[in-house]
Amino acid sequence: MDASALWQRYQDWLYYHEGLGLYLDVSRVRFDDSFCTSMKPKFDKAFKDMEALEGGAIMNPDENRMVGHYWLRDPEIAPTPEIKQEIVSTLEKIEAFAKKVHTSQVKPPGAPKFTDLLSIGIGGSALGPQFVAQALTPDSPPLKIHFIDNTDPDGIDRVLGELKDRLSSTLTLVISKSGGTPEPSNGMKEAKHAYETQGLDFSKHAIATTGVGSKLDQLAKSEGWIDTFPMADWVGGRTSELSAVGLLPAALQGIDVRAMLEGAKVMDGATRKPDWKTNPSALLALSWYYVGNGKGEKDMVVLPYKDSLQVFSRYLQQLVMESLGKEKDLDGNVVNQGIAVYGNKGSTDQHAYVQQLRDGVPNFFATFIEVLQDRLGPSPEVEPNVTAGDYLSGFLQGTRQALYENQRDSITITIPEVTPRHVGALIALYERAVSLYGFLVNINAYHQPGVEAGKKAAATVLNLQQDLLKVLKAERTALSLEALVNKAGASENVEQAYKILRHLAANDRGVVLQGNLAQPASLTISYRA
Ligand SMILES: O=P(O)(O)OC[C@H]1O[C@H](O)[C@H](O)[C@@H](O)[C@@H]1O
Repeated sequence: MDASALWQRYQDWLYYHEGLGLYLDVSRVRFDDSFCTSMKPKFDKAFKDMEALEGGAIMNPDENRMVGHYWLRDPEIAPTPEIKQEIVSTLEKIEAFAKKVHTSQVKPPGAPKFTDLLSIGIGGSALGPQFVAQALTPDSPPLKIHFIDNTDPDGIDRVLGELKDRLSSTLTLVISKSGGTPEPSNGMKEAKHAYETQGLDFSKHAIATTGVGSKLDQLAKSEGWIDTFPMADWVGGRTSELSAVGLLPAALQGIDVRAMLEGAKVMDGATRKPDWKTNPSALLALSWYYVGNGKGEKDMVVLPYKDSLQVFSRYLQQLVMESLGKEKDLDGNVVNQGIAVYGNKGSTDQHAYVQQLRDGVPNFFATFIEVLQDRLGPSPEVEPNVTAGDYLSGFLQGTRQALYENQRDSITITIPEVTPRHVGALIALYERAVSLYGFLVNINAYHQPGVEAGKKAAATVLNLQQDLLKVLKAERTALSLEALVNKAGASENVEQAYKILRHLAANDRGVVLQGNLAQPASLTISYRA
């Protein structure tokens, strides 16, 4: 296509939302009119399905749940007065609580006010708060946020080490919808231990966001934590940023949560339209379908050209991959659906892997996120008439063009600035694109059976560890690996057993391995208390 035809295509397909000042450009995705026409029946059905979803139908059949994240920013459309009330009162409670913390009406026993916030959660209970914190935390937040999002002891030490001198004024927020996920539970126990080591009462520093009646909810109530905030059954983890999961930490950091909700509501208004040409989420879903042939054949590379949006790529990774990555469709056929997502930020990544994007295996499409405002206030010139922001803008355009010249498709989203309103809008834009795409390819985008399989397997490993330790502690002499696994009734799991023992030995847990480490089967194992 020559330059003038491309310019025409750009204008023909450009979506602009006036209220948000948001542009979506899909002109560099090479679908044609006949493809669009062929997709119409699928979209008509997807729009109907969306209507049912927003109306409160059970759209997560495996878990027998409604899918209600769209109600969070517009409680008026909630399917029952009880749900509407739940949304309204939770938001009010969050705002009132944040105010009390900011004005020291809620304060730690041994310090005049809370200065830091330690957020403990994983997956959907971490990525949204991390994304929003990086994008929107003001320069001098009322509380400085820190995250424990793993069960890595060394990682936990780093975070707790940073907080060591301010633990007495640190508020800890444990976020877990199920209230039983091992990683946040371990993080909470380690944090509690750190408080107790300093003679501090953890319960007077702790709050929780969790499902009502969950294990965590019961613990928080029985230990008399400062407060608990509910997470509804009808909100999935990866779509929970605009529930208490994301709003509470945001409010505590002094971020305007009403503006986030408003941005999402405005975007919902635009993406609810049952016409794909004027609906930005539908344009995204259409483009994803086209590039990946409806089978996720191309990966989505997300490149925000703005440091504060760096976590957006990881946030989208969970939203898209956990939602769309499914073995079976809704009719039970094996389809192995999904779209792989990765990315970091531009222009940084141009000096890392963009070489392959331009010249290597063409198994991706790019999504550029552009922010028009470089910074608040004027910029110095790095060369005559050129600022650092001009470079960033030029690099984005240049990469988009270079990719297109080599038949690599790209989408560009442009927002005027990174504000709570725009972050809310971006979240809503992608949430609905994922919903629509899920309907287009006929999968349940709201469950995650594969994750459960991994969790079950991990539980088996930990049980085996207990069995091995029991045998070793009862034995007086060293055992061969084979004898040990036989005694533990785990002869089928010798490799797992070996790896457990190697890990215990490396951490001074009493297990001693002797023999040739290069030949695991030759090892003898003993236990020293
Ligand atoms: O909030 P939680 O119940 O602790 O869950 C945290 C995360 O873990 C799970 O394994 C799921 O795959 C995620 O969707 C979820 O967000």
